[in-house]
Amino acid sequence: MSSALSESTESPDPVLTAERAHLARAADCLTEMRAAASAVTDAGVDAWASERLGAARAERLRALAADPHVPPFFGRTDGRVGERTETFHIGRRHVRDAAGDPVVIDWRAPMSRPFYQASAAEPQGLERRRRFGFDGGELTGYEDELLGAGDEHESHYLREEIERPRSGPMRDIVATIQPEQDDIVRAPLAESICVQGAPGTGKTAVGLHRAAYLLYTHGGQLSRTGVLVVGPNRAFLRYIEQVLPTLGEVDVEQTTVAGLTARVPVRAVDPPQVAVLKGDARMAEVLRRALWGEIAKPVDDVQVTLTGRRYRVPVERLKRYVDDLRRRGRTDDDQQLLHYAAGRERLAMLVAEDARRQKEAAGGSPTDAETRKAARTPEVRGFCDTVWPARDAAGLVHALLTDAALLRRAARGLLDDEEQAALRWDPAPRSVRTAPWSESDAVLVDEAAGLLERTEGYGHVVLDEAQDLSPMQCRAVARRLAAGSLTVLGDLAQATSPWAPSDWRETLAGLGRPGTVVRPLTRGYRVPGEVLEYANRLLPVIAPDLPPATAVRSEPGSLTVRPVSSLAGPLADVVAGLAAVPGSIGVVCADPAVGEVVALLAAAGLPAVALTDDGDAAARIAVVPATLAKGLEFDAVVVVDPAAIVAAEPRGLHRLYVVLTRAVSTLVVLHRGDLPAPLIDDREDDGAAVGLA
Ligand SMILES: Nc1ncnc2c1ncn2[C@@H]1O[C@H](COP(=O)(O)OP(=O)(O)OP(=O)(O)O)[C@@H](O)[C@H]1O
Repeated sequence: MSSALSESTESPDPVLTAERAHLARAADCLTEMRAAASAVTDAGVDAWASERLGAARAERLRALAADPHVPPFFGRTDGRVGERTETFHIGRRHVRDAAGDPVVIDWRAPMSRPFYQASAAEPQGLERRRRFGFDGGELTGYEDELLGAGDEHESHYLREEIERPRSGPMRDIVATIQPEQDDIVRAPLAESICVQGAPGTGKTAVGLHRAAYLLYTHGGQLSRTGVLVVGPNRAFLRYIEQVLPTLGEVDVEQTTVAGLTARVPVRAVDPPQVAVLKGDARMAEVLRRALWGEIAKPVDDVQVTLTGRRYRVPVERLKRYVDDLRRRGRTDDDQQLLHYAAGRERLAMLVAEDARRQKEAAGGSPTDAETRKAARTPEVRGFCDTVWPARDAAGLVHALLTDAALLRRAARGLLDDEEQAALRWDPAPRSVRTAPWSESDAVLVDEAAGLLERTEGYGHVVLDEAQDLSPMQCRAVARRLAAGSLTVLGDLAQATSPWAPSDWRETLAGLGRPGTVVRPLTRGYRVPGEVLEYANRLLPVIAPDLPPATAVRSEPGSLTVRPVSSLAGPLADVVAGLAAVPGSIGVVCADPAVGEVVALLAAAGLPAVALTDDGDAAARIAVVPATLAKGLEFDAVVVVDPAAIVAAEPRGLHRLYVVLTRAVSTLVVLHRGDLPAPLIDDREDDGAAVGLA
């Protein structure tokens, strides 16, 4: 290996000098590209560009491209092509010179792939892989692997990148994507993938980079259909929301399942067993029956007025029309599938067309417009209102949860009496507007909306923390997929919801992609080995079938487990000590303890702020309710009273596993009572702080 990890002051390294010159050239070319783009803008194309991109987004793209702290490249490959060596500098976006020749290659381009994948065993044509180190925007060092000569080693920059203190939202990993991650990032668009990944293996990062890769590679197709990223809560979205924009992708919708299904105002929380029931896939069939099962049999002929004359459509034919349409509401063939609202329109047209045929048989020739007008006459509308009544999604769910007879008809053979009773609102709300809608109800309303009308689908959906989704939530995501593909990310060991699956098949079937291959990720980048080993003690109890993660880093001293008799002094001391060095700090406790912990820190003069799910960014010292910790990470984590976290909910040990795996550099566990059984260590002495190395 040859490298200059930091520059010596005496003799400037000629490699560094040359690379800095290339950096300066790339920066100049970028400036020219921007100037050319704004010249085009000045020439009046801006209206078009702004209309296409949205003025704010176009502005944001320009600002990002101009960020001096984002160097134009981070790596380089030298490969042999015949007699000559071909060199590519790899960066976040393509940079070309005035003649149009490439100066930097986009990391997503096929030519960049060997940078991520080549090894000494399979150099993929590379003689050398070079990685660069930066301080701010300045190039300060590099390291080389001479792959052709068998030299391959773990990058020093990987560790440096992981350990760089966090001060805000999640960063991209584009300079250090690892081969097993790159395989997933660059999988073909048509391929749906499920990643079962242990904590900190980079699932979220991989999912976001995959979205960016797909948008680059299939821009035309995906710009029409769009890419959707779904995360567990708004605090998480706030944490990840800058990653795609820094990769130049400002056009990806990022939301939660609650955001996708926000058709009614959520103001109530269901007891767990009711939430489980409402999230059960049987509810889809109950809703379908409640809607389609209430279509009535025609009992009389209908008189249709067409161009001033009246035609009688006999009841037998009306029955056939209704039956045919109902069948099309059941079909598995997506092309043939008829939604309820469209069925209603279609029925009116079938009746009007019957009259038209009668008129044609009598020698008339009514136009399409006249036929459509006949379908809107009061007689035909009245017939449809009786037989195929107009419905709205919230109204349907409201009816189902308040009308015992309707529920009984729809749930026959599916839900027993007890389950039906558990579903019903008691007392029954007077109107849709005042109903105590819960998150699970909102998902039911969304399902009903999907029965009424076709839901707009995306070309690709990245679904994070998918292990927590109920079958009905899975269906809500599946509806948004249409013909698109899916990247499912999750960890069964971190499943905390009451419907948590024990394997991925259930979730993947619910998502409409039962054949999806599950790919494991087990190399943990976030959590130091000492901390991961400690958390992994929970695995035999919470997920005995999953292989434990292995950490890529070891950091002796990163774990401290400390029994305390009272929290106040030790907590303030620990947090003050951690706050003395740069980096983010998360103090995680059981949800009900957040107030106490904030108050204790405030009393010690430490500016801690409780993290909430309103989407606000975490403060430097964030007090994190255990239920919001998922997906987040902090340089240092203090876990307060793990036993209380476990006791707070049925899957409390899974929650504790999430909480114990949030730290990048330091984990301190403070416990007033006993530790949960799997964590009790023979080496721990009463009253003493113990670092478990
Ligand atoms: N190849 C990489 N290079 C640099 N950092 C990486 C790499 N892979 C992952 N990381 C870092 O490791 C941390 C964990 O990544 P991420 O949050 O994507 O993991 P995860 O599998 O989603 O974790 P969890 O399931 O615990 O929430 C992040 O800080 C991420 O930037």
